[in-house]
Amino acid sequence: MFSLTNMHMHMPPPTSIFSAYASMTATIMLLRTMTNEFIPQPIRGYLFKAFRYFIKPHSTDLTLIVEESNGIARNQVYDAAQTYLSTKVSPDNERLKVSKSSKEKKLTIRLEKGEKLVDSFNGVFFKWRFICTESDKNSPNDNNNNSNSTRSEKKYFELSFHKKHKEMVLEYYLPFILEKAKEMKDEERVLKMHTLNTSYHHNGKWDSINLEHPSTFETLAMESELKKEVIDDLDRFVKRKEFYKRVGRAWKRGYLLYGPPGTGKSSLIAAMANYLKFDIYDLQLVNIVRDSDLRNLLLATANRSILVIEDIDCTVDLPNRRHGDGRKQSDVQLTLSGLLNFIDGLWSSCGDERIIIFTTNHKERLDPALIRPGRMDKHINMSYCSYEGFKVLASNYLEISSDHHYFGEIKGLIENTQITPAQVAEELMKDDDIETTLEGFMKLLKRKKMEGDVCENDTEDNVNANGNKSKRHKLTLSGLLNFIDGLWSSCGDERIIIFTTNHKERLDPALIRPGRMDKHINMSYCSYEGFKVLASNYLEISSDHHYFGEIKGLIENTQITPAQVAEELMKDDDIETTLEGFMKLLKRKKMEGDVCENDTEDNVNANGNKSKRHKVSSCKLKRGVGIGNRIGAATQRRTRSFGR
Ligand SMILES: Nc1ncnc2c1ncn2[C@@H]1O[C@H](COP(=O)(O)OP(=O)(O)OP(=O)(O)O)[C@@H](O)[C@H]1O
Repeated sequence: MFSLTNMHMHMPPPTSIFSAYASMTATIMLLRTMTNEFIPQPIRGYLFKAFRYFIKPHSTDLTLIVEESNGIARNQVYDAAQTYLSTKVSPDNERLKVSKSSKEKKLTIRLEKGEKLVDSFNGVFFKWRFICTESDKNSPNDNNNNSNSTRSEKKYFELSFHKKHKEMVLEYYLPFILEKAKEMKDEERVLKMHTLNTSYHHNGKWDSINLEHPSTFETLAMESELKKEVIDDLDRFVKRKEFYKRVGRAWKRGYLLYGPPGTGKSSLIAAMANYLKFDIYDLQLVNIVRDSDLRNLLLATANRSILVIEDIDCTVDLPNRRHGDGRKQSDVQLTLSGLLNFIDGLWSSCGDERIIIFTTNHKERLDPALIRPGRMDKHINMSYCSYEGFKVLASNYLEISSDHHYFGEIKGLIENTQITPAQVAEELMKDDDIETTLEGFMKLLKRKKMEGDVCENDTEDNVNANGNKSKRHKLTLSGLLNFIDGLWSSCGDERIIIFTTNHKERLDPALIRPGRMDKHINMSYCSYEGFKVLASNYLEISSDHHYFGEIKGLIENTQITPAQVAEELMKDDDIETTLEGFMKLLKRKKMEGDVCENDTEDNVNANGNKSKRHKVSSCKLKRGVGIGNRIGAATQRRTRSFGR
């Protein structure tokens, strides 16, 4: 048995313990003095560190520090981790930050400082911790040692895991987070449409607005093969960063979309932007005067964007390099070669992932230099609606996902008719009832077939007074159309646009095609019914009047406008007198055969040439220079100078 008595028997006496302790302390003191004397300070520090390393218990974990910035630039891993981890918050988290800016679609959730979470990847668990430390930083200008200090925040993530996973984290986990965060950002990304603000004197700037065009590849009526080809081409393009670098080419791709109006060129551009999540820059060349302005604008475009030049054949009068057009080169400040040089050179070498799209209704009119491969790499023919295209539209507009008993007949009809998707879409919107709509559509197809309506958009160039083709205008029809179809309608909802004209027959068909002017309303002369409404408004005659029978007979044979009727009904306070005066006017008009005070016959001018100008009518005077006149003027200019 072990006992206290035994212990006492074996214990050394206290005097020996004290003497042993004293000699050990003296030895340590001696060693320390010797070390300090003979070993220099840096070597001593190193030896201590090594000693500590050997005696410290070894951790199996590795911690990576992911700081917010690496000096000047932001750390992409940090940003990606922040985005990625916002989807990994767990019920264990106690404090989170939530925010939303006007541009964001959803709420953003972030970790608050000190919060931790666990993520798993390939069956391995990773611990994340968000750290934010604040420190006082003295201002560099503070020479007087004042307490002029700014508070600075240092934010970083700590990522801890078992050391054996180091390679996997660096090679797979972090790249996965970068990729995932990019996808998430793309999804949330609000696309922008940039357009020229020309209010700056001769020096346009980009203005941007949210692009909310609903067109996607699913909603596009296009041959599925062509659709797939375009999608594959885009996919290949965005994945080929290394390829473009290797072959020494700028990472850009050019597309030429050509085809008649209403075949979906603008819709395809919007679908491409939505698919790639690229912003659109809508470059209206008519608004640019000099090459230098063009250069500045192109340099101000961002990466991952689509530069669009619509109606390249008619938006600008670039001197033709092949034939020359009689003008001195010095007269023209914006040149085709300038455009081409910027696109090929400066612009594409200053950025990545650029797409440029030209659209035209007349590919054959383009300078081959403009559309040669390398510039316009892919030419896409947007053509008339096929049966396949019709089925996409029937599914979009009528929600017919399978077959319909009319489809067989429609197939036969549509394959022999040149009808644009815009016309088909318009027809499919006409009624809520599917049967009625399809019957109406078949009637239209039959009518078109009978009429041999090849194309509603006659596109001959017109020749101006000097016999020269002229295309350069400040306000162009194509500019107007592009604006209406593009920017204006894709950046807002529930918009109605109304054009008015006295001469529908003079309008360019491109302007009033379905999809643009969906409903054409003929405001005609005053009928008897119209007269009764005016009589009620102006004379307060709600029921019949004994003169009404005679007026009915007269008005139905006279071309009198509601404005003229109203004018007449205001002439006297006495109803009888007024109506008698009105009947006299009707009789006079009938006798004179006064068809209309806005005579629309072509007049012959002093030179014996036909002129489309008319005497200024009262109605035009009243209207002044409002939007109707501007549209009329734009249209007239366009029909004179170029067509689509
Ligand atoms: N291929 C298509 N698929 C789906 N919808 C289409 C297609 N083509 C035209 N549309 C419909 O017609 C409207 C006009 O089409 P879009 O503006 O894309 O034609 P466009 O070829 O660009 O015409 P333009 O040459 O006159 O500018 C669109 O808003 C869309 O609703």
